[in-house]
Amino acid sequence: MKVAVLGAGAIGAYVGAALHRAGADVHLIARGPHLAAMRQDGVRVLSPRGDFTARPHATDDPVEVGPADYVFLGLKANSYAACGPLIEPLLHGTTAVVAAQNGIPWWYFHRHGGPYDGRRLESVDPDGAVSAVLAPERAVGCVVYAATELERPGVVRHVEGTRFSVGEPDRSVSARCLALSEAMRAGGLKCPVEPDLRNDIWLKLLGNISFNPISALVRATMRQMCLHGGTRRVIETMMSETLAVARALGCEVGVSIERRLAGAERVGDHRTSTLQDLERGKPLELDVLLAAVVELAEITGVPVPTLRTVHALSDLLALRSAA
Ligand SMILES: NC(=O)C1=CN([C@@H]2O[C@H](COP(=O)(O)OP(=O)(O)OC[C@H]3O[C@@H](n4cnc5c(N)ncnc54)[C@H](OP(=O)(O)O)[C@@H]3O)[C@@H](O)[C@H]2O)C=CC1
Ligand SMILES: CC(C)(CO)C(=O)C(=O)O
Repeated sequence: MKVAVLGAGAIGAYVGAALHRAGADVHLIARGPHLAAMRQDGVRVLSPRGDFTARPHATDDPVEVGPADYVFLGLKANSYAACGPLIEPLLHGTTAVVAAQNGIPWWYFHRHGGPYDGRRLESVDPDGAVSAVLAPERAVGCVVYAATELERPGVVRHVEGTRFSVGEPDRSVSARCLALSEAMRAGGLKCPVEPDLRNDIWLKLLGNISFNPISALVRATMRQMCLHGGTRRVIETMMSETLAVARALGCEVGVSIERRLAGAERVGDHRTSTLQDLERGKPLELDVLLAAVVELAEITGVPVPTLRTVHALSDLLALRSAA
């Protein structure tokens, strides 16, 4: 199996290293000092499950890699629309694209069925710019429950979790999902094939839609946001509005808000990825988390006053931090 990891950062390099050590033909596409370190010393993974080093091919030139069976997309979601020249050389007729992004993916309504089938979300696929370069037919859905960070160039710290749930937009259990799952499991990861992956998308999103923007607005850790009565109530309300949108779209999240908050509190004094991006002056990946659900609320007619308020505040924050 040939796998190209486009954007082999914290999550991409981790997946690439795991697949490579199980024998897959892996090619990492990255840039800058991180690429230089991976070229020289491979990917060093530091993990509570055991440290290891893998030495897959690493490059900044997708043409050098050529067409692959799978492209694992480890770019931030706000770079998808511009990734055409990077991904084009990696595609053959049946290449599957597996995106690590949190939030609502560009393919969400592809083969969804029902009244919303085929609908495009402006917040995640503005003017169709993302689906123009990432054809929804290629998409294999993926919900990443693992957490990793780039500790320094070439060195990935695996914080917790090994689950990468995958699934087809049309809910079938396809050969391409099963083959990917087998390769991921051989690399020591969990990779269930979920017919109802959209339920997983909402489950993961409950945390990201609330903790991520609030953490950036108030510059607080997960534990601090849970322990402060005010932010805890805002987060509970955001989660409950999000659940209402999910239900309006026929999805069920089998975890209560209380359990979701207890899990988040256990993560402790972790700075969310959005807060880390803000502190590093990087673009904030909030459209696929918050703007997308506000748009879905409009489509389904679900009232989401708190999501709208936090969206307004964090949208200005994102604009100001990009300026
Ligand atoms: N890390 C995690 O625990 C989780 C991440 N995710 C999702 O996974 C995605 C990736 O996140 P994460 O791995 O943390 O982010 P990173 O920033 O660590 O990884 C993205 C990588 O892509 C590289 N990149 C960007 N543009 C190019 C380019 N033109 N050519 C080559 N390389 C490029 C970046 O390089 P540079 O740094 O130079 O920009 C970086 O190394 C996000 O959508 C995130 O939401 C989901 C769940 C968990
Ligand atoms: C820690 C967590 C779960 C916060 O929602 C996360 O996924 C992130 O930092 O992006």
